[in-house]
Amino acid sequence: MSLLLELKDCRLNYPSNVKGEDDKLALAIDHLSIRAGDRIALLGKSGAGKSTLLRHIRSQLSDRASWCPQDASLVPQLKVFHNICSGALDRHSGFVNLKNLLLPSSRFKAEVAALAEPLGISAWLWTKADELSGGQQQRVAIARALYQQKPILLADEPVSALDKLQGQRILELLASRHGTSVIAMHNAELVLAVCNRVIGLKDQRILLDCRVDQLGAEAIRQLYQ
Ligand SMILES: Nc1ncnc2c1ncn2[C@@H]1O[C@H](COP(=O)(O)OP(=O)(O)OP(=O)(O)O)[C@@H](O)[C@H]1O
Repeated sequence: MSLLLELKDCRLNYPSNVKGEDDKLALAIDHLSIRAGDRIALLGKSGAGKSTLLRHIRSQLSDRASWCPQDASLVPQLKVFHNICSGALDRHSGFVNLKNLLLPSSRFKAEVAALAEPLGISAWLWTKADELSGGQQQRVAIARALYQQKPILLADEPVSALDKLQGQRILELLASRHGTSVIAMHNAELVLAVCNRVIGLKDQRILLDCRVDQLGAEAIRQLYQ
């Protein structure tokens, strides 16, 4: 399978907020490669570096990757429909985007309606985003990611506000629409069910990188110890 990204001796830092102090290491990667067809579950305790790694991968693959951030990051004053459409801004001219904001065409309405239906958000398309619950906002963010129509999905806790069954269904939907994905989640059981590879982060390093069918319970336990 073709190589999409290779990271070697990569250190991801944040500037220290203490004046004169060195940058703070968030994640050190000796070697990491991502190939087309990888469905990667990114695991690790809170603060292990999952979001940092996802953001870095995104910076390297931005034009080929759909992005679903940890907070839904919707525009609160805009209707759900327009928040979903914002996923496709780069596919259209400024004129088409402006027209779509003021007078959406039936084509855009049909495309967004088709995305909204399996996510259970059809009833809120013309509601302002800040009038939705957290779980509804999360599903809008997922629709926006799907509307980006990129071959790779990068998602940070995409179903954390949903119940188990709904989360499972939506993860399956996301996986079915992207050939390659990297999904960071705290719920290992849920994400492993749709992935073929697992990367585990601990103490600012990659502790684990293997196929899901080779993953043992002990390896998972060590990750969260
Ligand atoms: N903007 C920032 N400035 C400074 N340090 C940061 C910043 N963002 C993250 N960090 C630090 O980098 C490390 C990794 O953070 P990151 O958000 O990547 O972890 P995570 O595994 O995604 O955590 P969570 O599961 O809680 O979302 C943490 O120690 C965190 O404090």
